[in-house]
Amino acid sequence: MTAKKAMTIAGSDSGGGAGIQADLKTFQELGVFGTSAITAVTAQNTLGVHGVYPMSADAVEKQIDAVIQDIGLDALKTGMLFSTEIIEAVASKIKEHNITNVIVDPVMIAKGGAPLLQEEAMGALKTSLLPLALVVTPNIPEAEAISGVTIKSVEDKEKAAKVIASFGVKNVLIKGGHDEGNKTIDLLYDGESFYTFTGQRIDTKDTHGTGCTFSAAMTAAIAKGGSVRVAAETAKQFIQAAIEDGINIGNGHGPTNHWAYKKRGKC
Ligand SMILES: Nc1ncnc2c1ncn2[C@@H]1O[C@H](COP(=O)(O)OP(=O)(O)OP(=O)(O)O)[C@@H](O)[C@H]1O
Ligand SMILES: Cc1ncc(COP(=O)(O)O)c(N)n1
Repeated sequence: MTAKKAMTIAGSDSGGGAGIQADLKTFQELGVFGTSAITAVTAQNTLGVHGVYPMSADAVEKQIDAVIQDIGLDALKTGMLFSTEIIEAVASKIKEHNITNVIVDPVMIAKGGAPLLQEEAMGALKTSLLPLALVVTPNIPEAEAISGVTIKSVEDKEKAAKVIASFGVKNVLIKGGHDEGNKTIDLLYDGESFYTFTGQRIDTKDTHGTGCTFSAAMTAAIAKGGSVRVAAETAKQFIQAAIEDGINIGNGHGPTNHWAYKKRGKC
């Protein structure tokens, strides 16, 4: 049989809830073969980040080349990229290999507050990576940091999405996990129209890695040939199931349940 392939370029989370680990589990659950390039090793559990050990830009480039030269890919996502050097290395590989299905999750700060992107790397994210992306999936604080727009309403999300699109990214999906109220409203802007994907907010502390899981689910759906809108719908259902069927691991912000979606017979 043949398989669709997705690659994640992200940090390792030893606790298994976010980063590379969340991405690969999500790819697997959605029936896509997953490969990876690790940008940093984090010593991390549900209570927080205890250490960050970045890889060299050269090591990241070699991992990307090794995968592409032999295995190939149908879609690629980025997560924690940590530094300007790593962002520039990833951007130059995307260009060199002419990759168009690029999903950028602009990971900045871990749930517990640890920085996963150096402050000075924000410029490279905006000017080198966003113009190469098919989709960018910021949460509300990330969308505020990229756009400079304070977000308190759906209208604010629309305004921020337009500013983010002006950096050259084709689709902007602002996630609503940080919304106030009992709904989570994810907003997609494709350069012309706005689409919303609304979920019931689940009252739980176990939301570690929701953003990674969401963008990985979008990446898998795009690798399988889905449109960005179909991918957003799939990702919303995947994360809703994963949070709803929580698995209660660890003493802090626990991971979500990556196998809940398949267990519900969704794929
Ligand atoms: N408590 C919740 N109940 C239902 N859906 C949620 C909840 N929290 C987040 N989501 C959904 O999960 C997805 C990820 O959104 P979120 O804004 O949490 O990303 P994030 O902050 O980048 O996540 P993380 O930093 O934990 O990886 C979105 O579809 C969002 O609507
Ligand atoms: C390696 C890595 N990548 C991403 C996140 C973001 O996830 P969260 O905001 O849930 O901490 C993380 N904690 N660790």
